[in-house]
Amino acid sequence: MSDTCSIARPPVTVFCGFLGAGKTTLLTHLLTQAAGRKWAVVVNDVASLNIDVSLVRGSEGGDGAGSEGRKIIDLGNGCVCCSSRDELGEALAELAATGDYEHILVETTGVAEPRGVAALFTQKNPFGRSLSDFARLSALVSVIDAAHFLREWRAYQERGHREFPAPGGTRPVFELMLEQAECADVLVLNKCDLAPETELAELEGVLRGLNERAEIVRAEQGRVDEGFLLGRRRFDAQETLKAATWLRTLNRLAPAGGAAGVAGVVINARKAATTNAVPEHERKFGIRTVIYQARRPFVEEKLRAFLVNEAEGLLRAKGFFWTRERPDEMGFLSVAGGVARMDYLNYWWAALVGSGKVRMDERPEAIQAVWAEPQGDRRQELVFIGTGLEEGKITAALEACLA
Ligand SMILES: Nc1nc2c(ncn2[C@@H]2O[C@H](COP(=O)(O)OP(=O)(O)OP(=O)(O)O)[C@@H](O)[C@H]2O)c(=O)[nH]1
Repeated sequence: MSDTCSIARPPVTVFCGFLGAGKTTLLTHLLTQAAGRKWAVVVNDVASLNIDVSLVRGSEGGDGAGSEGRKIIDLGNGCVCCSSRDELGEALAELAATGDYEHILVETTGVAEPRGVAALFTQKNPFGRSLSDFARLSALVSVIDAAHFLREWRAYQERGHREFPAPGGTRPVFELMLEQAECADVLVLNKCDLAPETELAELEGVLRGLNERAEIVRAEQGRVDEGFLLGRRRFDAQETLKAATWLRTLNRLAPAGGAAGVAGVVINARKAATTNAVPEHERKFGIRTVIYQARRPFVEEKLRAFLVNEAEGLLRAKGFFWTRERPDEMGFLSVAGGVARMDYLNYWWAALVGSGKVRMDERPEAIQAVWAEPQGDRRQELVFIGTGLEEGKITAALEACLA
């Protein structure tokens, strides 16, 4: 790739959103407002037949190459946040190098994770380069199919119990939909014509509960004003990537649990992580955040049974856990509506110290801050977000799961 230092870095707005949410419709609508503007559009599709490109080009009324100073690039087969990342890099570098474009719009595949796309801009590759050498990420926009989102959320409520997908299977659709809402600067609530006002208001409350920072805009047929969407930079590596309520909540937890050092439940207080003001989404729609912290291991089967049958109204749960059965491994919990996943992806530092693999003085500061003898960093730290969650009930049920 050429030397990029002298090249102006054009802003890039990235459109994510689940399959069929209306990304292409939104993009084609934006292009109708592009008279006299110098935009380039990069379209990425998982299917080998790139239908979206033809649709976007169709909206241009030509072959899309250079009409009114605009250019449309087809990234072809593969997803930008995984297999096609280099192609996106090359496309952006090439577009930036021309100096011709004032804004670049990227439509990702429906299965792209916004966090993964943002990482292309924020993290350097082994050669010390990132997409931000060529362009500036202006905003992550997630397009949400209002009706589909509500259907997915209700499907589990009607089923009345939660499921665990088979290990190694495909990722639950709803989990991806939640992640696309959690890591975004703007949420476009599309297909509002298909849902009544009461449901739209409920959905806005749910989305606020997941991501308080994002701006929410309603749309039909992707009709959003280009000035609103593209007019200012919203992406902030710190703020956007940490916008998810569960992550903000975990990050805000003081290392008080570490200081206590006693067996059993240390604290269960949303007051520890939030201000006294009750957020609007909680007041209006009953979306609540409950934190659970403890310094004793769970019995895995009990935790699993809790997740299957209890915590009615639970929309999202994330965090890490410690079990009696696998005491050395750090467990990660992810609940998205009716699907729960419990994975062990890492070791506790206490286990590594105990086995002599690392020394006490090698523990990072963050781990030292939560360290408490005799458990070390082993602990429960879980965030639950949902409608009508009763903190006392959740706490009592989880305490009953402890060994
Ligand atoms: N009723 C209704 N249909 C819409 C709306 N927006 C888009 N659609 C339709 O929804 C379907 C999917 O829209 P697309 O814009 O292709 O969605 P996408 O997110 O680009 O889809 P993928 O590329 O498959 O991920 C199309 O048939 C659109 O015409 C809307 O606001 N209301």
